[in-house]
Amino acid sequence: MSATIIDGKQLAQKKGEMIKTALERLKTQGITPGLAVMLVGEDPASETYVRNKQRACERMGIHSRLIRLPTTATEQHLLDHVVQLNEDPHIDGILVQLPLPVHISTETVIRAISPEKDVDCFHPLNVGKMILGETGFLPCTPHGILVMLKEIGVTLSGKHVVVVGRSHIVGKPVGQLLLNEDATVTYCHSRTENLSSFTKQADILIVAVGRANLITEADVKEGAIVIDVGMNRVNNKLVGDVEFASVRDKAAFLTPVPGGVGPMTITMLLENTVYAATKARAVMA
Ligand SMILES: Nc1nc2c(c(=O)[nH]1)N[C@@H](CN(C=O)c1ccc(C(=O)N[C@@H](CCC(=O)O)C(=O)O)cc1)CN2
Repeated sequence: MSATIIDGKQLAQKKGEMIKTALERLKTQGITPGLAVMLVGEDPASETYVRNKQRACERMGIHSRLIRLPTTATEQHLLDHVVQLNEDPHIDGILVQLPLPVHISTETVIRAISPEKDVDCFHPLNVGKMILGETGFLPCTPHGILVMLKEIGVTLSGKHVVVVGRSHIVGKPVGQLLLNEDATVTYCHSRTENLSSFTKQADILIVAVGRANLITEADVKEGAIVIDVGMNRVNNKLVGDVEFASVRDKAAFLTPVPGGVGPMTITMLLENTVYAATKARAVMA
């Protein structure tokens, strides 16, 4: 078997067209959504992601504002900016690029963001609503994965999803989103014993741990759907957590790295920003 490769770039573009239509409708009502991105320090990967977010906003006609702070910025300095942005009527969405320097508490900063502007869906209130299946923001990367799975037409109800990784950004929330779709979800992580015995059971395997080529064809069931969220630099090349070449021959569907889940993350962020503006300004998108 040779897996069908799920093209995240193409799907992100398709979703982007739908977002553009919603934005054009908002524009006829005199509304330009605004996104504020806060970047602390000079982590090169974060710089790239933030730049890509800004470019995506520019392409779509979303107003974007970058707040750059030095690595030495204090937590209070960051919190002062968040308070200002919470009150700014031109800003509908606020995100703090992660990771933050170790002297700043990520939890404290995220809790300070107004839940109505929390376009990353990291605030505990929005995480709670997501778990309960209530209408609201959905976290960007997990939502992107859900959109990909729906795009390939897989029935999620009753499927065994195995999530490898339990991060707050991807692992935990993606399992919850799929549980809400009536999938049977198993979480594995760094302390899981005999990982392969779990991954081999997966109808849908989602890997988000940040260990290059952790999953090989020996860990995958024939015909499984494999979603690779890993992003690892090996010899200056970007590779996922899944050994692409071998798993390709066993899986039915596989996401590449780069060009898989990554591009969906930014598209779902734009969707959340449009949603925030629509709600805040009580209009129809
Ligand atoms: N506040 C947040 N911080 C972080 C998030 C997040 O969703 N919110 N996620 C990641 C980083 N991230 C977005 O911020 C992100 C990562 C990767 C991509 C992407 O498109 N990757 C490309 C490859 C890019 C490259 O060449 O380096 C791909 O996979 O094709 C987009 C967004 C952590 N922090």
